[in-house]
Amino acid sequence: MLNKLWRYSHLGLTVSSFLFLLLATITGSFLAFEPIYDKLQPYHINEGEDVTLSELITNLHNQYDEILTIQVDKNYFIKASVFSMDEAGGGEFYINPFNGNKIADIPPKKPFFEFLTNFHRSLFLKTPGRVFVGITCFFLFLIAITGLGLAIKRQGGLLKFYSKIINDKSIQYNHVALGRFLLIPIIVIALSGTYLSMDRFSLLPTVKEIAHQHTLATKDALPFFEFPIFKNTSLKDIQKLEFPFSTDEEDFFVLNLHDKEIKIHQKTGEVVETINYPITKMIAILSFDLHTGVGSIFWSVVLFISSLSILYFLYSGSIITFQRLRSSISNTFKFNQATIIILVGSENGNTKRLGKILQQSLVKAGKKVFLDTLNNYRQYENIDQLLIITSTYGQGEPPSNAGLFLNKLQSIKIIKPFSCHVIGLGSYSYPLFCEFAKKIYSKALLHNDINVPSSNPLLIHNQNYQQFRKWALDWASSLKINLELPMELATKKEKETSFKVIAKQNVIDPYDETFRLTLTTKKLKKVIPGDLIGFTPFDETQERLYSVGKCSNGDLLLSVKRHPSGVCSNFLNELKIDQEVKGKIKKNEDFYLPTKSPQIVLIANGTGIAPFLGMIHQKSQTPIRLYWGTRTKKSEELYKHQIDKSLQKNRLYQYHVAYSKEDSPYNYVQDLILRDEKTMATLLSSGGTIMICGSIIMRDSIYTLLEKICKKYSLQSLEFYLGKKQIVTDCY
Ligand SMILES: Cc1cc2nc3c(=O)[nH]c(=O)nc-3n(C[C@H](O)[C@H](O)[C@H](O)COP(=O)(O)O)c2cc1C
Repeated sequence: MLNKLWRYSHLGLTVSSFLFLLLATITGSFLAFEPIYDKLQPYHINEGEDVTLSELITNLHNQYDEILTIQVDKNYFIKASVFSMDEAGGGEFYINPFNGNKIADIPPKKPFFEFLTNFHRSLFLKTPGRVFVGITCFFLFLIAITGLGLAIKRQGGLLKFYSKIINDKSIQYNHVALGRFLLIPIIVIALSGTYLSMDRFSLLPTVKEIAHQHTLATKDALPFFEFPIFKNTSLKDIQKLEFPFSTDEEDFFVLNLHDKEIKIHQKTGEVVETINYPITKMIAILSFDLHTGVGSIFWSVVLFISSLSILYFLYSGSIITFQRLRSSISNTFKFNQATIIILVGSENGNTKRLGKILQQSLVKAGKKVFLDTLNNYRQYENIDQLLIITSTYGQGEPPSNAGLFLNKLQSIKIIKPFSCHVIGLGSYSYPLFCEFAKKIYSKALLHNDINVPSSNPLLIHNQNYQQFRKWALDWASSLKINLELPMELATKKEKETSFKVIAKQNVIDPYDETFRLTLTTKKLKKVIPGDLIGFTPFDETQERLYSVGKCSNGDLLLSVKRHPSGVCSNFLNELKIDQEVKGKIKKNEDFYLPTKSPQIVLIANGTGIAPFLGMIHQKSQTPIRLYWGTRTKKSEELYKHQIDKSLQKNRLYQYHVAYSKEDSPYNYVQDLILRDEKTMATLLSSGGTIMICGSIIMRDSIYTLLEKICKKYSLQSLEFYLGKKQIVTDCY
């Protein structure tokens, strides 16, 4: 509930201030350059050197007849207003404090920055504009705070705020990953801007300046450059010094330091009065410095990056909102009319979208369907079928609209028994794959009034629509529902690349058939071992992805297991030499050979060896050990030549193979890993990398093994190495 409130506030505030925020941010990002431009002017005091007020006054006094004011700005540029009988000598200009010489005239404010400043402050709408900008700034503060709250929730708590985020290439990832670093400066910008607006409209409580009246111990008159206070005050401590107007003793020197104003007797140099600035004024000065970046190139750059990031957040936030709206729920039937209830658990809308597609198709097929979120589970009077589609977040936790479901399932009395199907959406990148769907499934199993088919739960990786579609069609036909689902989800069209077959080698043993396909393309350089190529056979909609390796001459290499009824493996198997085939190259940066790892272990079973065959040809100084589980010595022959060559050339440091269908001491690649557990432990503790490619079953049992090895050798947890990308996988 709180999460929802937080999210809607974040969204509502952004929508209501969108236009002003956009304009103020664009102008603000340009304005961040003004302090940098100013700071780069050559009028400053040399770093590390400083001058006392008395030395400066002496220098000026030697050159000019009268001094009116001295000012030190945020860049430590010294301005003096002086008078001289000599006509060319007087005026207001920048001076060199070491000799009192004029350095340059004070340039007028650049018209470009002047224009931007006015636009930024009031959007040229005068006072109403200033009010709008002030409110927008306050909204930005609230948006940043609610955003921070949502990011903390997404990360699983404040302590985990800066822990690793798995890059699922989604726009949400960018939104959160960037937000973690830039929300703090954005909050500073927003708070300081709000404070300045409040100050401008006198909305701050008026705190009186505290004045100290000093009793004078009338001393002898001194030349003013001999005053002790001028001798003891350096230029870096002051903002301004005003000289007395007249020789009247009631006219004082007025010295503005950073935190107080001091009045000084013009004859004796005694302090007549000290006025401490009120806290509100001190905060206003700090807010101005923080909001404008004046005096600091570093802070100006931070302001510039933060302003640009606000533009990006507006963009990414709009896309996220659009994705969520696209999947907002509406129903034709009421919950107590429907026979089919679809409940979804979805954080970012992908799961909801599948629920919606299914709902619409079922309504078209004449069914009474009700779609809702898992949190709204209740008693359904006419229910026959309950379809639960849910994603998983964090450490196997429910998405935000599903957290109440398990308790409700236990506590709400079922008035009509029903069948329940559980579909989980998740990602293999997370150790607890589809965990929440699994939890629901096991809780539903315990219920007497719920019939859960044994085929459950269906677990889907990376929102694979085809898998979902196939399940839905099978389920519908088992209930004699004539369901029609779209062949594909509307997505961006990816570019196809043409590949030419240049060699093909098959190995048929009594157990299965695998083949090695060598391809070439004009875009060879674009493909890096570990990337994927997606092929869609003619008359098919389902794309099948293959990990690519490379031969020593740079040609592409696919290793494919032919399934007797596999559409894509047979399609590829039927390709002839010189035939062209279209495919889509998919970048898979997370599965590239690491460049900075001290040691690398490659673990594969079956056709999972393909990307590794490319990697062992890549130039790398790191010792690479390859562990492979295959069926027979015959199937090994397909790649043996290439592996032997890499061993000879020292590209490959070690090669270990296990045969599952031969009389061999090691039948599975897992046996080899167990044998070499010490190597694995040393590799992990020294920052090395383990790459796994092949079947999910093999990957999971390697995970279990590695978990045991980590415990036995007192290393960090498996999650730790997964999080640090010391263990990376590409499994199917
Ligand atoms: C922060 C975050 C945490 C995730 N945690 C898991 C997880 O623990 N297990 C899992 O299988 N998938 C996990 N996923 C993947 C999502 O469940 C998956 O992308 C799902 O399709 C998202 O569906 P939705 O858009 O409907 O929320 C996570 C995704 C994100 C962004």
